[in-house]
Amino acid sequence: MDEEFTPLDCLLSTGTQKICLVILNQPLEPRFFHVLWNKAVIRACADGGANHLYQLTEGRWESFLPDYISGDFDSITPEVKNFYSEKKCRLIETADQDLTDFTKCLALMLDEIKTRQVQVDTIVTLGGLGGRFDQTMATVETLFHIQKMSEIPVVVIQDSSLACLLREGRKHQLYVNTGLEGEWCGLIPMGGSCLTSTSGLRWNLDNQELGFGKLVSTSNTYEELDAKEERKPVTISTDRPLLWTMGIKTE
Ligand SMILES: Cc1ncc(C[n+]2csc(CCOP(=O)(O)OP(=O)(O)O)c2C)c(N)n1
Ligand SMILES: O=c1ccn([C@@H]2O[C@H](COP(=O)(O)O)[C@@H](O)[C@H]2O)c(=O)[nH]1
Repeated sequence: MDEEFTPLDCLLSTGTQKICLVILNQPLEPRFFHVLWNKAVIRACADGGANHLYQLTEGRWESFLPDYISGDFDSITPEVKNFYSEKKCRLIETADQDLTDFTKCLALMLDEIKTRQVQVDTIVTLGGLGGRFDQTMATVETLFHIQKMSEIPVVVIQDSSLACLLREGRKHQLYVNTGLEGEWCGLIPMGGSCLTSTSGLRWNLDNQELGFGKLVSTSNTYEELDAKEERKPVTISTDRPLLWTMGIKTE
Protein backbone atom coordinates (compact mmCIF):
# COMPACT_ATOMS: atom_id res chain seq x y z
CA MET A 1 0.00 0.00 0.00
CA ASP A 2 1.29 3.48 -0.85
CA GLU A 3 1.14 6.27 1.68
CA GLU A 4 1.74 9.85 0.61
CA PHE A 5 2.67 12.43 3.21
CA THR A 6 4.21 15.88 3.36
CA PRO A 7 5.82 16.04 6.81
CA LEU A 8 6.29 19.82 6.84
CA ASP A 9 2.93 20.79 5.31
CA CYS A 10 1.73 21.48 8.86
CA LEU A 11 4.21 24.35 9.25
CA LEU A 12 3.07 26.14 6.10
CA SER A 13 0.38 28.76 6.61
CA THR A 14 -0.82 27.67 3.16
CA GLY A 15 -0.65 23.96 4.06
CA THR A 16 -3.69 21.81 3.41
CA GLN A 17 -3.54 19.30 6.26
CA LYS A 18 -6.19 19.49 8.98
CA ILE A 19 -4.27 19.20 12.22
CA CYS A 20 -4.62 18.78 15.97
CA LEU A 21 -1.93 20.19 18.26
CA VAL A 22 -0.35 18.73 21.40
CA ILE A 23 2.01 20.88 23.46
CA LEU A 24 4.56 19.06 25.64
CA ASN A 25 6.71 20.28 28.51
CA GLN A 26 9.49 21.86 26.47
CA PRO A 27 10.23 25.45 25.39
CA LEU A 28 7.82 26.56 22.66
CA GLU A 29 9.16 28.14 19.50
CA PRO A 30 7.00 31.11 18.47
CA ARG A 31 7.70 30.54 14.76
CA PHE A 32 6.08 27.09 14.87
CA PHE A 33 3.56 27.72 17.61
CA HIS A 34 1.51 30.45 15.95
CA VAL A 35 1.04 28.78 12.59
CA LEU A 36 0.09 25.48 14.25
CA TRP A 37 -2.20 27.03 16.84
CA ASN A 38 -4.12 28.97 14.20
CA LYS A 39 -4.78 25.89 12.11
CA ALA A 40 -5.43 23.32 14.81
CA VAL A 41 -8.99 22.05 15.20
CA ILE A 42 -8.25 20.62 18.66
CA ARG A 43 -5.48 21.87 20.96
CA ALA A 44 -4.16 20.17 24.06
CA CYS A 45 -1.34 20.47 26.57
CA ALA A 46 0.32 17.60 28.41
CA ASP A 47 0.87 18.70 32.02
CA GLY A 48 3.83 21.17 32.10
CA GLY A 49 3.17 21.95 28.43
CA ALA A 50 0.53 24.33 29.81
CA ASN A 51 3.26 26.32 31.60
CA HIS A 52 4.98 26.94 28.28
CA LEU A 53 1.74 27.94 26.57
CA TYR A 54 1.02 30.36 29.42
CA GLN A 55 4.52 31.81 29.27
CA LEU A 56 4.56 32.27 25.50
CA THR A 57 1.13 33.91 25.34
CA GLU A 58 1.64 36.30 28.26
CA GLY A 59 -0.78 39.21 28.15
CA ARG A 60 -2.95 37.45 25.54
CA TRP A 61 -3.82 34.36 27.54
CA GLU A 62 -7.54 34.43 26.79
CA SER A 63 -6.91 34.19 23.04
CA PHE A 64 -4.97 30.96 23.51
CA LEU A 65 -7.10 28.61 25.57
CA PRO A 66 -6.44 24.91 24.95
CA ASP A 67 -9.36 22.49 24.64
CA TYR A 68 -7.92 20.39 27.44
CA ILE A 69 -4.88 19.92 29.64
CA SER A 70 -4.15 16.39 30.78
CA GLY A 71 -1.53 14.68 32.89
CA ASP A 72 -0.60 13.64 36.38
CA PHE A 73 -0.26 17.37 37.14
CA ASP A 74 3.10 17.17 38.82
CA SER A 75 4.55 19.87 36.57
CA ILE A 76 1.79 22.41 35.85
CA THR A 77 2.14 25.30 38.28
CA PRO A 78 -0.75 26.23 40.59
CA GLU A 79 -1.04 29.65 38.89
CA VAL A 80 -1.33 28.13 35.43
CA LYS A 81 -3.70 25.40 36.59
CA ASN A 82 -5.98 27.94 38.31
CA PHE A 83 -5.99 30.24 35.31
CA TYR A 84 -7.03 27.61 32.76
CA SER A 85 -9.49 26.04 35.18
CA GLU A 86 -11.18 29.43 35.74
CA LYS A 87 -11.37 29.87 31.97
CA LYS A 88 -13.21 26.55 31.80
CA CYS A 89 -10.52 24.63 29.94
CA ARG A 90 -10.98 20.96 30.73
CA LEU A 91 -8.35 19.66 33.16
CA ILE A 92 -8.22 15.90 32.79
CA GLU A 93 -6.20 14.11 35.44
CA THR A 94 -4.52 10.97 34.12
CA ALA A 95 -2.83 9.49 37.17
CA ASP A 96 -1.57 6.21 35.62
CA GLN A 97 2.19 5.99 36.23
CA ASP A 98 2.88 3.32 33.59
CA LEU A 99 2.31 5.61 30.62
CA THR A 100 3.75 9.05 30.00
CA ASP A 101 1.63 12.18 30.01
CA PHE A 102 2.30 12.41 26.27
CA THR A 103 0.90 8.93 25.56
CA LYS A 104 -2.16 9.61 27.69
CA CYS A 105 -2.69 13.04 26.12
CA LEU A 106 -2.62 11.51 22.63
CA ALA A 107 -5.03 8.76 23.62
CA LEU A 108 -7.43 11.47 24.84
CA MET A 109 -6.92 13.33 21.57
CA LEU A 110 -8.01 10.28 19.60
CA ASP A 111 -11.18 10.05 21.76
CA GLU A 112 -11.82 13.73 21.20
CA ILE A 113 -11.44 13.42 17.44
CA LYS A 114 -13.94 10.54 17.47
CA THR A 115 -16.43 12.32 19.72
CA ARG A 116 -16.39 15.51 17.67
CA GLN A 117 -16.37 13.56 14.41
CA VAL A 118 -13.74 15.84 12.92
CA GLN A 119 -11.60 14.79 10.01
CA VAL A 120 -7.94 15.14 10.93
CA ASP A 121 -4.93 14.50 8.69
CA THR A 122 -2.11 14.88 11.21
CA ILE A 123 -1.56 15.25 14.93
CA VAL A 124 1.34 17.63 15.47
CA THR A 125 3.29 17.63 18.72
CA LEU A 126 5.53 20.45 19.86
CA GLY A 127 8.31 19.30 22.22
CA GLY A 128 9.34 15.73 22.86
CA LEU A 129 12.77 15.77 21.22
CA GLY A 130 14.73 17.84 23.73
CA GLY A 131 15.42 18.12 27.42
CA ARG A 132 15.54 14.79 29.25
CA PHE A 133 16.91 11.89 27.20
CA ASP A 134 14.57 9.37 28.87
CA GLN A 135 11.67 11.56 27.76
CA THR A 136 13.00 11.72 24.21
CA MET A 137 13.14 7.92 24.10
CA ALA A 138 9.66 7.80 25.64
CA THR A 139 8.44 10.07 22.84
CA VAL A 140 9.52 7.49 20.29
CA GLU A 141 7.87 4.76 22.33
CA THR A 142 4.66 6.80 22.36
CA LEU A 143 4.73 6.84 18.57
CA PHE A 144 4.73 3.02 18.61
CA HIS A 145 1.75 2.96 21.02
CA ILE A 146 -0.28 5.43 19.08
CA GLN A 147 0.38 3.77 15.74
CA LYS A 148 -1.46 0.74 17.07
CA MET A 149 -4.41 2.90 18.10
CA SER A 150 -4.94 5.05 15.02
CA GLU A 151 -4.13 5.52 11.36
CA ILE A 152 -3.65 9.28 11.84
CA PRO A 153 0.03 10.21 11.45
CA VAL A 154 1.68 11.86 14.45
CA VAL A 155 4.63 14.18 13.88
CA VAL A 156 6.85 15.48 16.65
CA ILE A 157 8.64 18.79 16.18
CA GLN A 158 11.18 20.50 18.39
CA ASP A 159 13.90 23.02 17.55
CA SER A 160 14.91 22.23 13.99
CA SER A 161 13.98 18.53 14.01
CA LEU A 162 10.92 16.52 13.06
CA ALA A 163 10.34 12.85 13.79
CA CYS A 164 7.55 10.48 12.78
CA LEU A 165 7.15 6.72 12.69
CA LEU A 166 6.65 5.12 9.30
CA ARG A 167 4.32 2.15 9.30
CA GLU A 168 5.53 -1.26 8.36
CA GLY A 169 4.56 -3.00 5.15
CA ARG A 170 3.91 0.17 3.18
CA LYS A 171 5.61 2.18 0.51
CA HIS A 172 5.89 5.71 1.85
CA GLN A 173 6.19 8.68 -0.46
CA LEU A 174 7.41 11.66 1.51
CA TYR A 175 7.10 15.02 -0.21
CA VAL A 176 10.09 17.10 0.83
CA ASN A 177 9.67 20.09 -1.38
CA THR A 178 7.90 22.63 0.83
CA GLY A 179 10.95 24.88 1.07
CA LEU A 180 11.14 24.36 4.83
CA GLU A 181 13.28 21.21 4.67
CA GLY A 182 16.75 21.44 6.19
CA GLU A 183 19.77 19.64 4.80
CA TRP A 184 19.73 16.42 6.79
CA CYS A 185 17.42 13.48 7.23
CA GLY A 186 17.65 10.01 8.76
CA LEU A 187 16.02 6.60 9.10
CA ILE A 188 16.37 5.07 12.57
CA PRO A 189 15.27 1.48 13.25
CA MET A 190 14.12 2.20 16.80
CA GLY A 191 11.98 -0.87 17.34
CA GLY A 192 14.33 -3.47 15.84
CA SER A 193 15.92 -4.25 12.49
CA CYS A 194 14.10 -3.11 9.35
CA LEU A 195 14.50 -4.38 5.80
CA THR A 196 14.44 -1.13 3.90
CA SER A 197 14.50 0.23 0.35
CA THR A 198 14.62 3.92 -0.46
CA SER A 199 14.89 6.35 -3.34
CA GLY A 200 15.43 10.09 -3.46
CA LEU A 201 18.20 10.13 -0.87
CA ARG A 202 21.91 10.75 -1.22
CA TRP A 203 22.58 7.36 0.47
CA ASN A 204 19.82 4.97 -0.62
CA LEU A 205 19.10 1.47 0.63
CA ASP A 206 18.26 -1.46 -1.61
CA ASN A 207 16.46 -4.06 0.46
CA GLN A 208 19.12 -3.62 3.14
CA GLU A 209 18.84 -4.26 6.83
CA LEU A 210 18.91 -1.25 9.13
CA GLY A 211 19.63 -2.12 12.74
CA PHE A 212 21.57 -0.88 15.74
CA GLY A 213 25.07 -2.29 15.65
CA LYS A 214 24.58 -2.94 11.90
CA LEU A 215 23.56 0.14 9.98
CA VAL A 216 21.63 3.26 10.94
CA SER A 217 20.96 5.98 8.39
CA THR A 218 21.89 9.23 10.11
CA SER A 219 23.33 12.36 8.48
CA ASN A 220 21.64 11.39 5.22
CA THR A 221 20.39 14.03 2.80
CA TYR A 222 18.31 14.39 -0.35
CA GLU A 223 19.40 13.35 -3.82
CA GLU A 224 21.36 16.07 -5.57
CA LEU A 225 19.51 17.63 -8.49
CA ASP A 226 20.38 19.62 -11.56
CA ALA A 227 19.73 23.33 -11.20
CA LYS A 228 16.20 23.36 -12.65
CA GLU A 229 15.02 19.96 -11.42
CA GLU A 230 12.30 19.75 -8.75
CA ARG A 231 13.10 17.61 -5.76
CA LYS A 232 11.40 14.23 -6.13
CA PRO A 233 9.58 12.60 -3.23
CA VAL A 234 11.61 10.31 -1.03
CA THR A 235 10.25 6.75 -1.17
CA ILE A 236 10.74 4.34 1.70
CA SER A 237 9.60 0.72 2.04
CA THR A 238 10.10 -1.03 5.33
CA ASP A 239 8.99 -4.35 6.79
CA ARG A 240 8.91 -2.93 10.35
CA PRO A 241 8.08 0.47 11.86
CA LEU A 242 10.91 2.85 11.04
CA LEU A 243 11.55 6.32 12.43
CA TRP A 244 11.89 9.07 9.82
CA THR A 245 13.62 12.22 11.01
CA MET A 246 14.46 15.38 9.13
CA GLY A 247 15.85 18.84 9.66
CA ILE A 248 13.74 21.98 9.45
CA LYS A 249 15.36 25.04 7.95
CA THR A 250 16.43 27.60 10.51
CA GLU A 251 15.77 31.18 9.49
C1 LIG B 1 9.18 -0.46 34.37
C2 LIG B 1 8.74 0.94 34.71
N1 LIG B 1 9.66 1.93 34.71
C3 LIG B 1 9.29 3.18 35.01
C4 LIG B 1 7.99 3.47 35.37
C5 LIG B 1 7.64 4.85 35.80
N2 LIG B 1 6.92 5.61 34.84
C6 LIG B 1 6.75 5.28 33.56
S1 LIG B 1 5.79 6.36 32.74
C7 LIG B 1 5.62 7.31 34.10
C8 LIG B 1 4.85 8.60 34.07
C9 LIG B 1 5.72 9.70 33.57
O1 LIG B 1 4.99 10.83 33.51
P1 LIG B 1 5.45 12.08 32.65
O2 LIG B 1 4.66 13.18 33.21
O3 LIG B 1 5.32 11.80 31.23
O4 LIG B 1 6.98 12.27 33.04
P2 LIG B 1 7.61 12.92 34.35
O5 LIG B 1 7.91 14.34 33.97
O6 LIG B 1 6.58 12.84 35.44
O7 LIG B 1 8.84 12.10 34.61
C10 LIG B 1 6.30 6.79 35.18
C11 LIG B 1 6.37 7.38 36.56
C12 LIG B 1 7.05 2.41 35.33
N3 LIG B 1 5.74 2.59 35.62
N4 LIG B 1 7.44 1.15 34.98
O1 LIG C 1 12.46 16.98 29.22
C1 LIG C 1 11.30 16.73 28.87
C2 LIG C 1 10.21 16.76 29.74
C3 LIG C 1 8.95 16.45 29.29
N1 LIG C 1 8.74 16.13 27.99
C4 LIG C 1 7.41 15.77 27.49
O2 LIG C 1 6.37 16.51 28.08
C5 LIG C 1 5.39 15.63 28.67
C6 LIG C 1 4.85 16.26 29.90
O3 LIG C 1 5.94 16.40 30.78
P1 LIG C 1 5.74 16.72 32.34
O4 LIG C 1 7.13 16.74 32.88
O5 LIG C 1 4.90 15.64 32.91
O6 LIG C 1 5.07 18.02 32.42
C7 LIG C 1 6.13 14.32 28.91
O7 LIG C 1 5.26 13.21 28.88
C8 LIG C 1 7.08 14.31 27.74
O8 LIG C 1 6.43 13.79 26.61
C9 LIG C 1 9.80 16.13 27.11
O9 LIG C 1 9.65 15.82 25.93
N2 LIG C 1 11.08 16.42 27.57
